[in-house]
Amino acid sequence: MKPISIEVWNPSGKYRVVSTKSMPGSRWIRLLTEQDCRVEICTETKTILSVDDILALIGDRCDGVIGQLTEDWGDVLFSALRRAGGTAFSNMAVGYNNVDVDAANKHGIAVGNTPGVLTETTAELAASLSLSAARRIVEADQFMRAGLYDGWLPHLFVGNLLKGQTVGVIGAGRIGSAYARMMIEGFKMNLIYYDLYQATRLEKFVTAYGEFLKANGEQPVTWKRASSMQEVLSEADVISLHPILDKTTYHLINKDSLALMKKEAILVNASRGPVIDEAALVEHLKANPMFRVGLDVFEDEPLMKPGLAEQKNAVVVPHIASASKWTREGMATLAALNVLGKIKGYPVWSDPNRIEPFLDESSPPPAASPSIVNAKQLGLPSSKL
Ligand SMILES: NC(=O)C1=CN([C@@H]2O[C@H](COP(=O)(O)OP(=O)(O)OC[C@H]3O[C@@H](n4cnc5c(N)ncnc54)[C@H](O)[C@@H]3O)[C@@H](O)[C@H]2O)C=CC1
Ligand SMILES: O=C(O)C(=O)CO
Repeated sequence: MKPISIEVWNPSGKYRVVSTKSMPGSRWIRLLTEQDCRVEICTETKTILSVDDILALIGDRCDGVIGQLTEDWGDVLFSALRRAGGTAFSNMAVGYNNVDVDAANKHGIAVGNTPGVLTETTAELAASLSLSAARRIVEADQFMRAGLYDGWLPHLFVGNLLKGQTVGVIGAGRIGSAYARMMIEGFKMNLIYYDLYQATRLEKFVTAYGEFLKANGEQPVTWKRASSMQEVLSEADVISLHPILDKTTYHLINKDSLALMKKEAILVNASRGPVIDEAALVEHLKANPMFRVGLDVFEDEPLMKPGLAEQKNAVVVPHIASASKWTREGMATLAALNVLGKIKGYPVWSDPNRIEPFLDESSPPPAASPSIVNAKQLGLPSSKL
């Protein structure tokens, strides 16, 4: 196996923890080295590591690995990690569709993720894409830079007004709910959402905000929980996708579902690329020039389906929804603490929706793993803190 380049922190540490990528901030490194970990960070320049690259990083002895959503964590890697004496893996991401959790269970490896710390940052990017698509910001920017602006015109880059329109959210979990609140409070949009579960806190927020507006003599905002995704698609003016990616959400948006949407609707995706059948989307964008889309994620990432890049009615950004400094440093911290907690035999934090104590830099983090998705399957104890 060819050697792979690494940077080492605290070479004499007892536990060997590997990070497949350099991650923002230094707190995560400090938290590990202070607890007797030797931290090895892969410094290879290529963006996506192969399974063979990661096998080389795991080597003969490794206690835990912090990995990335671009990596294929299945039976090959989890069995190698187990053979190397490891018991802990954490994605530096909240989504873990790149991880075969059954394989991890089989080898007794804890799988961590990083919920919460990226909720607002990701929702803000979805809101940015919604606005960029509605007001044609990217097209207008390109027009200016091309020197084409020769004076104000009544028809120049006319887009959509959001106020009073309906925002549709598919997957009203942490990020979907945060996005909905931004669009409702910011632009006084009405809400329609579809989720397998009732978003009670979100409903209460919209009701209370509607009452506040009414008391101030303004049109109140409203909410509706749709009984099918189709209802959201046909009623909403702006639709944002925020479900997890699994078998039930693969190609949730396809030729048939696109046909249900309004001709001038806006579709935003900051969840996972395969939630949309991207080839069908390209055809829909070509046939419906007033339909607009804002995409952070792509079906064959890092590639775009042929034809997408040429569509003026598409705003595309490279999977940057969680890319704020605070969030990325926090994700690194949570991922490191997931691995550390398992190595040290700490319990698992009882509420992965309440991870703030791990992010407070003024005090040491709780002695727990912030979020282990297979804690129950592995029978790991839950923190009483
Ligand atoms: N673009 C990016 O950089 C980022 C993308 N993400 C993606 O966003 C996803 C959601 O993250 P969170 O909101 O923190 O997760 P969450 O678990 O709080 O929310 C997911 C929601 O999707 C719902 N859901 C599941 N299956 C569904 C279905 N078939 N139809 C409708 N709703 C369904 C769940 O009930 C849940 O409410 C992550 O799994 C990840 O893939 C997350 C962060 C950043
Ligand atoms: O956390 C995730 O799931 C991402 O996509 C990157 O933030």
